[in-house]
Amino acid sequence: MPLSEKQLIEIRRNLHQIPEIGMEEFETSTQLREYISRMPQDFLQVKTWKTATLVRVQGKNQSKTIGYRTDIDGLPVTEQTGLPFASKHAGRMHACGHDIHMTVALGVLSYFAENQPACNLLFLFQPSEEILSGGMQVYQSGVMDEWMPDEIYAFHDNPQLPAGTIGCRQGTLFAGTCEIHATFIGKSGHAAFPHQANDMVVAGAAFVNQIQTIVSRNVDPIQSGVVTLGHFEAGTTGNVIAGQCQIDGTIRALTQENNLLIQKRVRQIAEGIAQAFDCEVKLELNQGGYYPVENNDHTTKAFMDYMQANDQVDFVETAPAMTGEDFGYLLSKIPGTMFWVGVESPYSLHSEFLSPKEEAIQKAVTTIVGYLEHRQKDVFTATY
Ligand SMILES: CC(=O)N[C@@H](CCC[C@H](N)C(=O)O)C(=O)O
Repeated sequence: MPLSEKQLIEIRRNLHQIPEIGMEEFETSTQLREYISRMPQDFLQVKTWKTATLVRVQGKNQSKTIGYRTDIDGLPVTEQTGLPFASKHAGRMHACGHDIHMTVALGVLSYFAENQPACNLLFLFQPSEEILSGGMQVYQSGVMDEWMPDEIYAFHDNPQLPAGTIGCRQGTLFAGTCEIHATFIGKSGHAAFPHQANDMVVAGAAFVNQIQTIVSRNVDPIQSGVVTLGHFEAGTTGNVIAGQCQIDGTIRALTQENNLLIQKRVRQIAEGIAQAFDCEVKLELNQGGYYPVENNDHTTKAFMDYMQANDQVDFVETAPAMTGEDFGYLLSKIPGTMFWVGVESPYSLHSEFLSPKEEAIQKAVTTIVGYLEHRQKDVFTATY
């Protein structure tokens, strides 16, 4: 029997308690592999790469493969939901809902493990979506090569949509991102003798302020961009001048062109601050595989047509979002579609209070199984 709603909720709660950060999902991948091993194995083949797990369901006709990806990592966030099944891992939380993503993937897989699909299905349980571009790493490792899908799908949970509602759009769904890591190095000293030191709180603060001009002065106002500096650390106490300042952040833009423009300006401003404050700067800009998430026209039309025609599905066409996703890398290699599933919460993704509604799980499983059943018929003649 495919996993029941009760079993799915139990699985989700188990996974929710053991969040691990990117490329360290050892307990999570062990649990996932255990759940997969309990399914009927007649059509299943499993491969692993580091903490990634790939499951191929052999179709009746093996000439085409549809991919379905879930991410499996958590965040370095301390959970404050007060839930009885809250994280048991100190300082780690599934604050982006990847526990929901994994559970839905297991639910869909459990259906096809018993109902042989018309074409092959590849389920990718991918590590490290939040950092280090796990999807890109899996792709580049070659482990997918012999099972390469012809098209691929994935979803992200969305607290702003009602539980189970599907959201999607043609074109760009999510921004391309780029991590900023800047270290300003000056000279520490006594608070009373600033002229003998080189204060990196002041240099860092100037960098933060200058960065605000990029979106307001350099990006075409008809387009958009975000530069968020979420981490600023300098000094130890009030009467010691800080000799070093660490600033970390992220760039978001809906086109690669704007992402590169913002990266260029961040670099110029960092160098300018170093010159102005006579200090050293070490700057790292890491885009990795966080390309803009560009939905393929053909798979997205098929997906949206199905959702709009299905009375059982609540579907909304959504605007692009500034969230990032390394699924953007996979979509740059394989045609496919990313979509949202509503989980209805007053708290945002990455909030320590996020508590997705669990009724979204069964709804999402039913909708995705329905779409994959439908799509299998067309994939043999699909053009992209
Ligand atoms: C869905 C989601 O929240 N994804 C992350 C991806 C982060 C990419 C990278 N580490 C960065 O910070 O730029 C997001 O923050 O949007």
